[in-house]
Amino acid sequence: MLTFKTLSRLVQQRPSLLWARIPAPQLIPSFRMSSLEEPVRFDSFSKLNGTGRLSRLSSDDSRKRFDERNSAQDLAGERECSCSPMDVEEYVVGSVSWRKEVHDRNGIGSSCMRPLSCCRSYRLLPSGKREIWTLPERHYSSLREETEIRQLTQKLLRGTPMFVKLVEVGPRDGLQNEKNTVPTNVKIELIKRLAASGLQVVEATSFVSPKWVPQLADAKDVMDGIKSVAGTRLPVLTPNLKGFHAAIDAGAKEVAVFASASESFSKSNINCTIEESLCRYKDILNAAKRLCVPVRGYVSCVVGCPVEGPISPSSVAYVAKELYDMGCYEISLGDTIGVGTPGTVVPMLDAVMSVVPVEKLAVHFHDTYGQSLANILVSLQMGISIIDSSISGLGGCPYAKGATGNVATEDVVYLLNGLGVKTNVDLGKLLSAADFICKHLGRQSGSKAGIALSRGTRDHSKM
Ligand SMILES: CC(C)(COP(=O)([O-])OP(=O)([O-])OC[C@H]1O[C@@H](n2cnc3c(N)ncnc32)[C@H](O)[C@@H]1OP(=O)([O-])[O-])[C@@H](O)C(=O)NCCC(=O)NCCSC(=O)C[C@@](C)(O)CC(=O)[O-]
Repeated sequence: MLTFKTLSRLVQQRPSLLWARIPAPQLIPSFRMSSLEEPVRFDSFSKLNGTGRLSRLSSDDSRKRFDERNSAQDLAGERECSCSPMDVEEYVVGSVSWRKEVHDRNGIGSSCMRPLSCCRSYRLLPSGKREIWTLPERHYSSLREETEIRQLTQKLLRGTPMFVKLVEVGPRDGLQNEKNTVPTNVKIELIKRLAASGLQVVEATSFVSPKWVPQLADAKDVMDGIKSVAGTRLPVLTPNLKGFHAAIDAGAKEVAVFASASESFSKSNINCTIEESLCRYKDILNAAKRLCVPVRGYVSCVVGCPVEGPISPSSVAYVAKELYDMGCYEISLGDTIGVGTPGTVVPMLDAVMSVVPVEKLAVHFHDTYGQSLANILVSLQMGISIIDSSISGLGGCPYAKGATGNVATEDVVYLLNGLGVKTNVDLGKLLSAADFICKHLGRQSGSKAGIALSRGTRDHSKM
């Protein structure tokens, strides 16, 4: 019986077996991200063992299966086996059955191993020999029972929550960067449609300086227009006490403060240092406590800053903890310029989770490099159950040049539906809200799922 220990020893002798499919990190000597061209890689955080953190993320079981599969595929799948086996032995390693075949290659004995539950096919190599390809025997049906999907998700993505709270930021983060003024009545209608889709939280607007963000200068009127919306929380952004009082006067029941993990971004976004912003937010929190107003805290630039480049996870953890300790009920971690990949998001979350309870954390990904859904998936695996998103992927920060919109709410709902994770959001109603705002803005939706579903491919793909 070949044990996992034996396989591990093999891997220790040849570590390349384990990470054969993971490209070796290339060290980037110095970082400059103003061009937004390079993703921040976890190997740029010298003090972090990113690989170790990633392996901690996977459950022991799945890690073990991953190791088994990789080492075995390296032994079997990538060898050229051009002859029938002389000898066959079968083993069970963990939950996987393996078959060891001993071949005679040009008079030299060699062995290869493969999982038994694999479809086997061959590819003809230029040398005339055959290469074994193994494919796991799975049935990709989208018509599985919900419980079956749920069980599969739990098995493969252990830690994934049963329910995810979506925080829709389209009317605020989505619209704040629009060049042309969006009429107040359009904003109001959008908020109403989003609320009608079942979203629990829709961030409505910002009480910031109209000189800094002219698009949201109508915050008071927007709040007036959504007074009748019931059953949905409608928080607003407030950068200082002036904004807080204006928001409360306009009827806001919940506010959000927004700090940054990058000193430069703090300066360019709210015209003060990180410490100064934390002092301002303490004042807001104190005022909010007196009025029993819940306050959400944002940390932006949690992976990278357009000026400073990579931001260390410890800086993010520091600001997140400060906001949490001063009384923010939830901390949203924003990859403002969308440079994060799972390789950088995992160590960042790991650092923040060591100082703020995971159930109090939200993730807020911009999709500049198309990494949002991958980042959301690893965040779910790490136990995050609150996700910010923006209808049709609208958005961008006026003070983060080059950054595009947030991850599209439709794409997130589609992903979560596929994983059997509940959101209580009606995708059809969400699509109608998306259609409404996209028609108004005169542009196509930034949501891939939204575009596909609106084209009616749902029936064709039987999804
Ligand atoms: C913070 C300030 C006000 C400082 O701006 P400042 O110029 O330093 O402020 P000030 O105190 O010197 O005041 C200047 C003027 O603004 C007025 N003012 C002052 N405060 C307010 C207020 N609350 N509401 C309305 N007016 C205000 C104030 O009354 C004065 O008016 P004036 O006398 O010149 O006529 C400014 O920098 C600002 O408004 N910044 C907000 C910028 C913003 O909204 N950026 C986008 C947020 S998105 C984000 O941060 C990221 C996030 C949250 O989405 C997460 C992610 O994506 O990662």
